Amino acid sequence: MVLGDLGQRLSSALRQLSKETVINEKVFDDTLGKICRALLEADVNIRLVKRLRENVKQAINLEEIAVGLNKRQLILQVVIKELIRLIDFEVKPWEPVKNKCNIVMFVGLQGSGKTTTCTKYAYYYMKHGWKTALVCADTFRAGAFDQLQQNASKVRIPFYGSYTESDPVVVAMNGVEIFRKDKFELIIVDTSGRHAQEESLFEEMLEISNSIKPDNIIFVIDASIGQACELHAQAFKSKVDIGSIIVTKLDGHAKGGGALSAIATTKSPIIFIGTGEYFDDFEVFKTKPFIDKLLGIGDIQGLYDKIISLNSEHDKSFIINAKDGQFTLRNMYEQFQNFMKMGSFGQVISMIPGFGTEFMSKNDEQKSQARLKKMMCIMDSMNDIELDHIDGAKLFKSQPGRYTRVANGAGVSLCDVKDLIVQYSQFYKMMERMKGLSKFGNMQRNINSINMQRITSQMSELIDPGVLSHMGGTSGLSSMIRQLQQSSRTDRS
Ligand SMILES: Nc1nc2c(ncn2[C@@H]2O[C@H](COP(=O)(O)OP(=O)(O)OP(=O)(O)O)[C@@H](O)[C@H]2O)c(=O)[nH]1
Repeated sequence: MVLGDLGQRLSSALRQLSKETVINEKVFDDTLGKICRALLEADVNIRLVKRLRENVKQAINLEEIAVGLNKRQLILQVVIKELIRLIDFEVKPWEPVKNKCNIVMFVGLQGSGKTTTCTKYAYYYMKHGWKTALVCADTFRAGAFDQLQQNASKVRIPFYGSYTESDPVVVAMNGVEIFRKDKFELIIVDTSGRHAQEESLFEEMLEISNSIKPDNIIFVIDASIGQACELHAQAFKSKVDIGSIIVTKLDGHAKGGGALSAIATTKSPIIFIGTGEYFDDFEVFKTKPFIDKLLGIGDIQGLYDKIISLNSEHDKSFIINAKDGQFTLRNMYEQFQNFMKMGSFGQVISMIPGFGTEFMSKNDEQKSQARLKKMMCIMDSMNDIELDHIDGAKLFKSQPGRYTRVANGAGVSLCDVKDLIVQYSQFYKMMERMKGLSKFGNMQRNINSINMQRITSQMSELIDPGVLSHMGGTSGLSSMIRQLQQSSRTDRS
């Protein structure tokens, strides 16, 4: 992930602090020095780094800290607060108003990911029940029309653009007019990519803005852009009224500090982040969880939300079974499908406390994905009797010929099928232990608790063994399970 290297260095500086026996001025300065160097080397503007350093120094006076207060904890809190201040300006982001016509204009540098992001944004709102439409006012780049049109048709969102009209102002106005008449609630206007030096294109951007009078202008920033981005951001900000920011390509491996500096220049809130090329690779941005994730502190609430959002009706019926201690191979298959929907393993793992964004390398990620797919492929070769048996492992053990048949069908070795059945047995035992849990306390809470334990312990089984051992094995994950349960309880109380 972009900023992954920075995250690792920041968290290693803070980890080092927790190993020191005495926290004195020298240790404090060393830690702060490491943090500042990491930020500078990630391309964060020197002015911002200097300000962060001064603020941290000012907020912490080691000699005045009362006895009994945890100095390490205090330093960590202040550093987190200052990192948050780099990108959070306590400005409430603009939000569209339901049952009204909201016009949103996208601007940004060439290739920053505007067209893709317009579609992701439209798709996000469409999925949340909004009547959305897309307008292509990029008449500059050959292919922009086709790209947005194709994107729009993939996600089934109405689209307006023109092959013949070369004036983007006219296209934007026509598109907005048509969709306004049709009572669309969110009209999204994509514009050409432009650079600070292109004065005429900047004038054109202003003209579009003046003619369609958008309710919000979103500036799209490519996270992998270097220091120069700050200048461009300033140019955009001085020309049009940027209301919010979307940072794209946060799934890449660039330094990312340039984008942080550009965000600081605009002083506009980040509303979403792009984490891949697919339309679903789009997340609502929340500063604190983002910084926590960067520092390897995790994002338990984010993980919890992700898990809960996957609770389809199907899944709920599984929970009811699980509550009674039933867990079939088909249940396991469906849970693997759910796990795949959660996004990349790396992204999920970075939400776990103690595991930074760079924890899982691309290689490890591929190995874990391959392992999961292989297990699903084995289960694809099972018949309904095997998949739906209330104790699939018992069935296989009593009829060993089934192992060979499934192995042949899936094109894997006998050992692979046996391994899968062993894993299934482990989940099965876990479910049995949960039998009767609903007798205690709040039913809903217990269901969530089961759900949490199920998915988190499955993670320990699904991740490549090499990666799992980095994580301190299954026991390393157990503290995460506890935190997830705590989070679930706090959330419900
Ligand atoms: N990995 C990754 N790629 C992205 C993301 N967002 C966009 N892209 C890719 O970035 C490239 C450029 O995206 P576009 O949407 O065409 O960019 P644009 O800003 O509209 O381009 P111009 O119109 O030339 O300014 C495409 O290959 C996209 O698939 C993201 O979040 N992650």
